Amino acid sequence: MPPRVLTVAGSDSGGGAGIQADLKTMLALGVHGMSVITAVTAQNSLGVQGAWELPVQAVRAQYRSVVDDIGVQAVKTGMLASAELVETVAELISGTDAPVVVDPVGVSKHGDPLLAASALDSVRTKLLPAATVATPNLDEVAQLTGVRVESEDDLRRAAAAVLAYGPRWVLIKGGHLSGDALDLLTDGSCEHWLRAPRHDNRHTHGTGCTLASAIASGLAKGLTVPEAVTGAKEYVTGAIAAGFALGAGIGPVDHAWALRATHAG
Ligand SMILES: Nc1ncnc2c1ncn2[C@@H]1O[C@H](COP(=O)(O)OP(=O)(O)O)[C@@H](O)[C@H]1O
Ligand SMILES: Cc1ncc(COP(=O)(O)O)c(N)n1
Repeated sequence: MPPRVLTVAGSDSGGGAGIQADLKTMLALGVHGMSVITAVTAQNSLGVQGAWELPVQAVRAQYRSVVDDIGVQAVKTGMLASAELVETVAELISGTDAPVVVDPVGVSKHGDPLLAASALDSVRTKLLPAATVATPNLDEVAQLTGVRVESEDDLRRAAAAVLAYGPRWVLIKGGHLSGDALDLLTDGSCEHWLRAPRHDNRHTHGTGCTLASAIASGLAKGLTVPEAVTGAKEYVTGAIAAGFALGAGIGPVDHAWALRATHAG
């Protein structure tokens, strides 16, 4: 019986990010993936052409269907679109014993908004306190805390500012800096620096979703937070290295990179 992992996120019609990235990551990492869809986007390698939120009742019903019968060993949240959906999801996940990875998705790689500005306060005060691990990128850190990260030293200040909202751990993703792809994981008492070579690859659509889902998959398998994040960083780094040019813009990472290596062998 594989561990069960639930993603609560938006659909990306292009298949590179959102629910689609989450379920592919979960399959590649050997867990049973399940989904609560919060919004549907019309999206491709060039940008987000449209987005439609689901009604709150539809989100609640999907969540209850999964949790009441099948059960979850970890939850991951992604695009939540509005204050109403952020508050609903925060309430739902506050009632679970399973670890929760919160990826506070704000804008897409193309700069298209995936969260209403009016929802930021609910993310700070309702969603982040319910997180076992929060995984903001540098734009989301700036939006949520006002801290602008321009150097590796700033990552510590950013982490402290996010931890003040109450997640147990924070992983600040330095993917948008130059130089090595350096992330900082901390719970306020210990620090883990995760460094990987930067791949000169524009096909990075879905990196954040993939990383957060890989962390949730590791937690569902019973790994500690530092172990799950270390494994997830290795998985996303391999997926970025194997990213491919789909469409005319930013292509997806390759979720199946490790499976391809196994099959080729
Ligand atoms: N070009 C790259 N080469 C290697 N790792 C990268 C690259 N871009 C991002 N990463 C890593 O991918 C993960 C996701 O980070 P990021 O792209 O900043 O998230 P998001 O998709 O939320 O913007 C992080 O571990 C980051 O360090
Ligand atoms: C539905 C959905 N969820 C999340 C992202 C963020 O992914 P990225 O930062 O790689 O664009 C996205 N583009 N679409």
